[in-house]
Amino acid sequence: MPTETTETETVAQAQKTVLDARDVAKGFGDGAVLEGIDLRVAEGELLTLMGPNGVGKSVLLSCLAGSTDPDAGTIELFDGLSPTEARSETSVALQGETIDPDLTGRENLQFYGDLHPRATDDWREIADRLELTDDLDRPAREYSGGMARKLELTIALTVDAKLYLLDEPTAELDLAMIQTVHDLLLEYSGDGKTILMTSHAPLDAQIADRIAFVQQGRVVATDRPSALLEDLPPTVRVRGGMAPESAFLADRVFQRGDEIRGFLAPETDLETIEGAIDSGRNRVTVERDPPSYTDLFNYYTYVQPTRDAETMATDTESTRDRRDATVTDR
Ligand SMILES: Nc1ncnc2c1ncn2[C@@H]1O[C@H](COP(=O)(O)OP(=O)(O)OP(=O)(O)O)[C@@H](O)[C@H]1O
Repeated sequence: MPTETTETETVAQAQKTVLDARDVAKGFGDGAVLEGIDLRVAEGELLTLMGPNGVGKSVLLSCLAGSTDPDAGTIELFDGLSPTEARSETSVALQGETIDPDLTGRENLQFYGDLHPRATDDWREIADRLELTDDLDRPAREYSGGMARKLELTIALTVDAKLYLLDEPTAELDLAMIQTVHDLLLEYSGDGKTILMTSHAPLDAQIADRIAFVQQGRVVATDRPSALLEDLPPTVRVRGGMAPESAFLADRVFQRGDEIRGFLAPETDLETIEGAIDSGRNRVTVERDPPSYTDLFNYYTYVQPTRDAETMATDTESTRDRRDATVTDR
């Protein structure tokens, strides 16, 4: 079915394509992880691949980096190169797969510096900005999760590549360090570098030119963050009372501090939700609230899949009803 082309997609089409993945599938044993991934990244774009734990973001990145072979589908980088052929123009940070724990941080940097044809001396500055310099002479096995992420990122960003594939570069980092990593990535992006990173942290949405949500083995939505936010069903905030899940879209509510958030179902309104709340003596407020990136993440992770499953169940039921009616008519 032809889909409407958004403004962003039109702009992306006008730019050179750096990464083009079509119908990529990958499974392990009997379990399918990726079931038909379509993804295009334009030159100079910072695209964030988002999705919940275990959805297959790292597996996809591994396929795009040429470290894992997909079971089906095609991946083209730059002008028709396979991921393996494009290695000299690509820099990759795959979580837990890069660092040799028996080497110090510095030795790891030297090892990868010798390995990649486009390695530079920028590692000193990057390690400094990531506050890793003082730990560079410790064995990497002693590193905390956050320190390991910083070393992987330093190794990847030291390379003067055209395309960076970064697996959760902000995972396990504190807020100040996430800001530093965002600044670094925006600088690279500003210099025309193409970045594809994975994340399940809504905070990372704010630096993305586009976000692609992965769910049930496919990319289910891709657009600018602002466009995705605009397309969300109305977001509702409840304060002062327990709202029943059934009052919201897909029967899902999300607790945030002392408030409950959910999405307005088409057949309901704020008054109906208010009427369904057992408020006791509390003053209850039910109001629409501008969506946040956390709302966006919750929608594509928890609400949309339930809606899709409900639509599929309804379609199956009506097909069965039609078939039964046809049998009765005979
Ligand atoms: N080598 C492997 N053998 C078997 N299963 C694997 C292998 N690698 C990944 N998987 C499975 O593939 C699925 C997707 O894993 P993946 O690491 O890509 O998820 P993710 O989206 O990156 O999750 P997270 O956000 O937690 O990092 C998981 O169920 C995982 O157990």
